[in-house]
Amino acid sequence: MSDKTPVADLVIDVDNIVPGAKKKDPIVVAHGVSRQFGGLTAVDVDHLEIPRGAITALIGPNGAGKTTFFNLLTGFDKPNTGTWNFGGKNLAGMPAFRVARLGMIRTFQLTKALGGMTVIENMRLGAGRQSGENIFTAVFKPLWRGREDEITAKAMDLLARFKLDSKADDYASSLSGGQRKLLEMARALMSEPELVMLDEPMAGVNPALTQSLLHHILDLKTQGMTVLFVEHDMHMVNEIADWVVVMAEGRIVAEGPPSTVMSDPAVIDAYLGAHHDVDLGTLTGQQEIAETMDSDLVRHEIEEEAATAQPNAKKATK
Ligand SMILES: Nc1ncnc2c1ncn2[C@@H]1O[C@H](COP(=O)(O)OP(=O)(O)OP(=O)(O)O)[C@@H](O)[C@H]1O
Repeated sequence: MSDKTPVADLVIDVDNIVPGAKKKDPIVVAHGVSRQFGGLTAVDVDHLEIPRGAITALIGPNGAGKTTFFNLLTGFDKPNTGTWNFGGKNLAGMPAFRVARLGMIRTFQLTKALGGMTVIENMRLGAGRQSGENIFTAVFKPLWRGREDEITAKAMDLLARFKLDSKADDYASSLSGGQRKLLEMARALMSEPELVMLDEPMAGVNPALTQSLLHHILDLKTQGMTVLFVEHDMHMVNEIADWVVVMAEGRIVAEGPPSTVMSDPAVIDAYLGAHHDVDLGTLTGQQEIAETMDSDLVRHEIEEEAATAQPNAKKATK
């Protein structure tokens, strides 16, 4: 389905791919990053490099530390130790909004679309601070009017790409779980990021939208962006990832191209624990995906999706 980036284009030493392997052109380099919660070490990453211009999947069992690691890299949490840089810029200690401004944008496991705002309003938020919010420029409306029109045009363009343009004036709360994932991804693109980090983009997404989401992620790479995503759906990982990083108990335990990593017995052990009867490459459908992830979350999102797909959700025009 996708044009995978050859391994030789990603790593320096193709014959010695170990956790922490040096990349030819890393966009993120993390070193000695750890995070403790009380007595629990949630993240303990010795060294990790994320290749630029490729799609990297971060996989691992529940509680492996994937989301915590995302939070640390993007400034939503602070580590106990460690340094990391993005495009050569040191990000340690930088707050989330500044990280985002530098071009490293993330989405969340549970979407953060603001239900009480319309789809288009959510999109405008993705463009960051707007001149109209500033008291000085607010007085000189003509100065920022053009910029506002530009933002709206860009938002409508992206919504059309994600087939959400007909819902621009609907409240975000009226969208299905899958549509909210699309909205969050579209909103992330408003600021033209270099690195897009997606936390479980497929969780709870109706199978009808799965292919569409896959294509959108592949499209990000075609447009020159780097993608790092956390995912439990191994079919998706196999299909679109150029590179896979495996976390277990806070550490990076393996990395490599999907075909190699998925058949590594150490990964199968770490990932599936006692469930050796489940084939990493043949899980299908929501039911089986739920076996390897938080099934309550999947159930909740599926129910939510059914409950929120209601007609008549247009925002009343003033
Ligand atoms: N704010 C917190 N306070 C205390 N413990 C936490 C906190 N956040 C995460 N943890 C713990 O840290 C560990 C790693 O959690 P994390 O959510 O990063 O794992 P994960 O790999 O993303 O899991 P999942 O696949 O289930 O989302 C878990 O044991 C979790 O309970």
